[in-house]
Amino acid sequence: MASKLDALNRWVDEVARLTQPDRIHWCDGSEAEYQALVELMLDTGDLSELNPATHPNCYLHRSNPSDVARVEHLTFVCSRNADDAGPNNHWMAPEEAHQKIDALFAGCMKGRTLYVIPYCMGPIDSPLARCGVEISDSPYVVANMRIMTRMGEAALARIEREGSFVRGLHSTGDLDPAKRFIMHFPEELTIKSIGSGYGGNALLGKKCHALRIASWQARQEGWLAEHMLILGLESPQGETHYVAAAFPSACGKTNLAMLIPPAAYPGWKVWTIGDDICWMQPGPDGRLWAINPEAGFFGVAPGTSRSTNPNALAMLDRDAIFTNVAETADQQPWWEGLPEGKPATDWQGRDYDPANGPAAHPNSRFTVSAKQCPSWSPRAEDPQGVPISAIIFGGRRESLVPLVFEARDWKHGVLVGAAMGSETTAAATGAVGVLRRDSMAMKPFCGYNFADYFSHWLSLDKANAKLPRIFHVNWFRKGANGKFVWPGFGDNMRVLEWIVNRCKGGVGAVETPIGLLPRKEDLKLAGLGLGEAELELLLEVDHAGWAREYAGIGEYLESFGARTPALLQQEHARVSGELAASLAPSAKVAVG
Ligand SMILES: Nc1nc2c(ncn2[C@@H]2O[C@H](COP(=O)(O)OP(=O)(O)OP(=O)(O)O)[C@@H](O)[C@H]2O)c(=O)[nH]1
Ligand SMILES: O=C([O-])CC(=O)C(=O)O
Ligand SMILES: [Mn+2]
Repeated sequence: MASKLDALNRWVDEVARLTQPDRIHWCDGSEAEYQALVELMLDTGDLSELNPATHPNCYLHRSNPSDVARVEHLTFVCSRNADDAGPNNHWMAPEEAHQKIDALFAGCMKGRTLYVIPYCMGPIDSPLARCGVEISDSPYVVANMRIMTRMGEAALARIEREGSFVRGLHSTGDLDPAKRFIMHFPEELTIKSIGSGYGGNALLGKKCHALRIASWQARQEGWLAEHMLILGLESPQGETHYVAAAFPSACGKTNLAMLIPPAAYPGWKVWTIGDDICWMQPGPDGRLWAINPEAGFFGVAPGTSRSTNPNALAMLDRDAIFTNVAETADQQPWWEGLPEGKPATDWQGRDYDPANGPAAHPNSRFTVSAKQCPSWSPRAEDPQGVPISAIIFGGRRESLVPLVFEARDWKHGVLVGAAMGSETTAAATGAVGVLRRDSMAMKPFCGYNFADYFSHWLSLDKANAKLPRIFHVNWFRKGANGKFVWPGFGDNMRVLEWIVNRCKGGVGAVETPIGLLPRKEDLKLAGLGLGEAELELLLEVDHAGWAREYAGIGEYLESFGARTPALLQQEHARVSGELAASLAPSAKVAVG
């Protein structure tokens, strides 16, 4: 009898013929399988054991030093039509891409095991969840996929029921940057990745499937696949509002998702639903309902401490994999920003010497099951997801951009998201600290033309829709001394409270051309030690600076050509016009 797994079996055979592995292993996702993989990696040196007394079942992986981050210049969207990938993606024709990458896959698994990794993105019984199968020759990838997704038998059973799945083929190849590609074929629901073992390049369920391929599917099917955390904010009265927030890589998603409210907020609680990816769909009630497709966290280690993110630290003392962190003399994991302990060995395994740079790689990471997070929400397993009250955009902006503002309405909010700019970080290879446009924090992850993506966002604004309000935040404003003005981390609660109060209609706001800002009296600032001048800076709207910013945003929107939605252009013209009017000599006094 024909089985819905025939296509999967045929594909595995086909890949095996091309890559010529010594063995094929179908992953069941069991604990025994995980332990066997760990043993294997301890033998090969892919992992080393951390101190079992302080960190039971925790392991350190040191990657090849040339393979420590996502590689955007080697990441391609291979749609049939180049315009469908858009200027926001690198594009290659599908035939050429297949040919190029298949040549690298030929014979690449000789002497290795081919692992078949069935996985489900999202709660296993959720109608919003989607399945995929990754084929990889990396035991490190298998171990990480088991933590990051619902991997193994249950996923395979769902694939057998549904018949459809995203195909991901991965090999570490010879880890040669000159023979490295991450290619996406959205029309074929296929991903091919070779030459890297690093997270975003190799754990194909994450950025490749759950963002690049899923965003393409989401557009066709009327939903959203976004680079967003999801949290629930519960008041002392037991009322919970769910918020999704898009910040670029290494700009604070994991930290905000696990926030612990400061002492000024007795009885408040933040629940974590997700820290990186959010799939949202309009429900019958017109609201957007969201799930986290992932089951674990692949978080940035540096800067994570008991004072900045106690929830993260609490989940990292057992059952975790650390990649490219440093080690103390007694084999505990260490990174910059951790006040306890000191590094003996750096991320490359050398004796620590400050002359060699940071002890932990700036993009060193931990992988851990979400279940270990003390703030993990029971609603994270809800197959229907959670209803979203607010969407927050944000980036790293050392100047100009205020602490928080609200968009006037949905189309203004889409413009605010499209216009987002952020200074680059170590999460991708290349220069750090360079300001670039990163629409909705999706620049590296949108699997299709940004102009069509903006249209898709605008199209959600239907008659019966009850869409979330849209906000923009910036935790990274710097003062004249070069230091961050806003304390950030737990104190971001003060901004979240204002956002939820706005959603409830409980507080007013100050109207400006760029959006609605908090009145000082509506922000709970007691105990922060912020001076009046600092607060002024955080809430300042520099009209001339914003007029220049909007001129840049205009050029950016133009760069997508005729596909740019007219509605977005009109909205841009409206805000630019208001800024210009406010700068006219007669208006200057009124703006102040
Ligand atoms: N100053 C300041 N730094 C922050 C804040 N939140 C996070 N950070 C720092 O920013 C870095 C990245 O934070 P994460 O929360 O890991 O960022 P992320 O968006 O989850 O990053 P990816 O996992 O790469 O997508 C860490 O070094 C944090 O310590 C904040 O509110 N203020
Ligand atoms: O995808 C990765 O490799 C890690 C990550 O979360 C990001 O870079 O946003
Ligand atoms: Mn993160």
